[in-house]
Amino acid sequence: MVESALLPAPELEAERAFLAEAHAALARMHGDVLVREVPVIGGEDNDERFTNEANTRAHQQRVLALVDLPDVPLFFGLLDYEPGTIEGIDRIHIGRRHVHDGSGVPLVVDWRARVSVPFYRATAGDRQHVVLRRRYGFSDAAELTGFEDEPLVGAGPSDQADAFLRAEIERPRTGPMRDIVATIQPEQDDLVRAPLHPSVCVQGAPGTGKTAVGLHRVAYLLYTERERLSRGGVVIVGPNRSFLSYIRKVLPALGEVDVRQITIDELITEPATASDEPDVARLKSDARMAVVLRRALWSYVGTPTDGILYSKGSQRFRVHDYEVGDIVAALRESTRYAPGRNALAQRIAHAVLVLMEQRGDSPDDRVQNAVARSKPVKAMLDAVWPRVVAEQVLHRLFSDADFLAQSAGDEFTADERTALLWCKPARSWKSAKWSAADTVLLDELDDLIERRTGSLGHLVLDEAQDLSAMQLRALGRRCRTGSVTVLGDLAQATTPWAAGSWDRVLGHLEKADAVVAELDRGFRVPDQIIDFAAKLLPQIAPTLGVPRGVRTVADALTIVQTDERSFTDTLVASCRAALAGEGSVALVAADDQISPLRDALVAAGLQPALLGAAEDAMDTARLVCVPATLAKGLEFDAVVVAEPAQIVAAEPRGLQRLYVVLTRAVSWLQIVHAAPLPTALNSPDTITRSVDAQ
Ligand SMILES: Nc1ncnc2c1ncn2[C@@H]1O[C@H](COP(=O)(O)OP(=O)(O)OP(=O)(O)O)[C@@H](O)[C@H]1O
Repeated sequence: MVESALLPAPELEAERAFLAEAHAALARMHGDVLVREVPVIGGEDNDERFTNEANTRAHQQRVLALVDLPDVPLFFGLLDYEPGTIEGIDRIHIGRRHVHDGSGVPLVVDWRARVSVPFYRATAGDRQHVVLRRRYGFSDAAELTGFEDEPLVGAGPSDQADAFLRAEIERPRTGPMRDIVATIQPEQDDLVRAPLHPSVCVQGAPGTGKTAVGLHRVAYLLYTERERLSRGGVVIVGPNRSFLSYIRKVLPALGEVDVRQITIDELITEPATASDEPDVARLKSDARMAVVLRRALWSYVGTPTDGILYSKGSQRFRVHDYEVGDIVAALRESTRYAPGRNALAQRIAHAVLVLMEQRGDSPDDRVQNAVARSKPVKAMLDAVWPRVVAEQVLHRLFSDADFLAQSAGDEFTADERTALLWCKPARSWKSAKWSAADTVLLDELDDLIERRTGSLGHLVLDEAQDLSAMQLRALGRRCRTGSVTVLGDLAQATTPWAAGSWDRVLGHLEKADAVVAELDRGFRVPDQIIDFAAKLLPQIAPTLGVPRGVRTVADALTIVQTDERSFTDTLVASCRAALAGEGSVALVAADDQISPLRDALVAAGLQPALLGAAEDAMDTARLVCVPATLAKGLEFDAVVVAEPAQIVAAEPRGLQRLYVVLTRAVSWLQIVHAAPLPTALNSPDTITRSVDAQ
């Protein structure tokens, strides 16, 4: 970035004056909306109440969307177009949202508008009518400090964009994730601006910008399809609350304040009241469970052994058992459980009405309803198609070995069925306790009993590689007619129940028509660190290619070997060294090691926060202690990793976990170990530098 001292002062002053004008205009827009009266329709019926509530909500959102955030610059770029390209305007400032003056003339154009696209796409070879691109630099307090011009006319290839990108990536981090709107790369822009349908699935190595792309895509879709999406809403599902806290400010900075960001547990499940061993959780998360649940539920429907005798006055009408049997068989094939039960009552009643008509009566709908609700029909329903709730079916399945065997058929082996059975079943389904995996099964049963209505407009699944088949089915059900953005990295799949391939993931979501794309430029992690972490890939994801870095950083990776006695002191020294630089610092260790290590840091006079204990730990402290299982999706300028072997040993997919942990650093990674490194990392050619005990 050209500093202000080097710039022609009048031009910088003019830009600053323009920025002030834009701020004033935004304040006026905000004020106008604030005082605008929300129309209220008189009357108290549901429609009117709904409309009034919707209007109030829309008004509140508009007010929020126009708040001028103090640390978010109002614009970040400028394009000079060839005269006449856009009617009446040759120059546009591009920003996070639209700002116009009192007479409606645009001062800042939204980055999502069509005319902003060349900011991301134009090159000297393909100018797209642009003659000059300007990029601005701002201080942390959003003060305009300088700008840099890139003429596209008569220019050769420029590396200015790369320098700007690098500066942006390496700008020290404080607190939550920030947007990348000033530097979205062309391959990312393709995904951000892809249409709402079909769904999109992005495989990408660590730090390729998947989360950033997903969030900017949501902002883009809300811009282009706001009305369509406002009906069903947009939801972002992330792996845990710490991650959601980390990403929470990106969309509001882009002017989008009405997107729910939640974990899968919050979206799908009742709070779990029990837990499963990993092997059992894996079985319960398997797609075979869908088949078993379907069989279990429908086994409640039986074959009638008697017909129905309906009396009206002195007349008797008989519907034979085989006739009821035919109705039951047809309904089983075509309905869900609860509506099927209602339909059975109606069809039996209809058969009675036919008999009445044959005897010369002319019964109407009221008679049909009376028959459907009559005692003999109710008795038939209770015998042949009883009312059931999901909990009742699942309780029986996990308590009754015969019922499980009969429902499982060939789907599960005898050993697997034994594992699924509860050791101490609750007396009744009402007192049963449910694990997180159980609640997903209950969700499936609920939908088999009665179709879930409504569909989200758009659903973003981040870290989707970790989701199970049954979770994906539950998510797909919530977005039947909407579209999905699936983001993930198969090499970072750490759950034992991970679905495996993107084809499978999309199949479970019922979005098999999704476009699958790959991002392979790693923006976060310097080359040396990517190359080091990628040594694990042949073991954890042999089919994936090695990601490409976009930068090398001097001394990015250090491996410090020490002994048990001086291990803690060495770690403290590493954290101190990391804190000597700028930006955020993390100490990452196996979950059961992190608290004692944090105590050691506190005893040494450092002031770390513990991630997980407080959701906003990353906002409040420069040094954060991160349990390895919470590291996914996060990043820090400097990272100290304690004892990789323990991270690996802590769980079945420990190598995948280590891969995640090793790829969190933007500029500096130090690995401190007393135990040998995992074999793949330990080969002589992989270690760039080794330092003996300090
Ligand atoms: N175009 C870009 N301009 C500037 N920074 C970028 C760009 N793309 C990605 N980054 C930065 O790279 C980092 C990684 O991005 P992000 O977290 O979206 O990656 P990811 O692929 O989701 O990573 P992971 O798989 O580790 O979760 C972030 O700091 C992000 O801001």
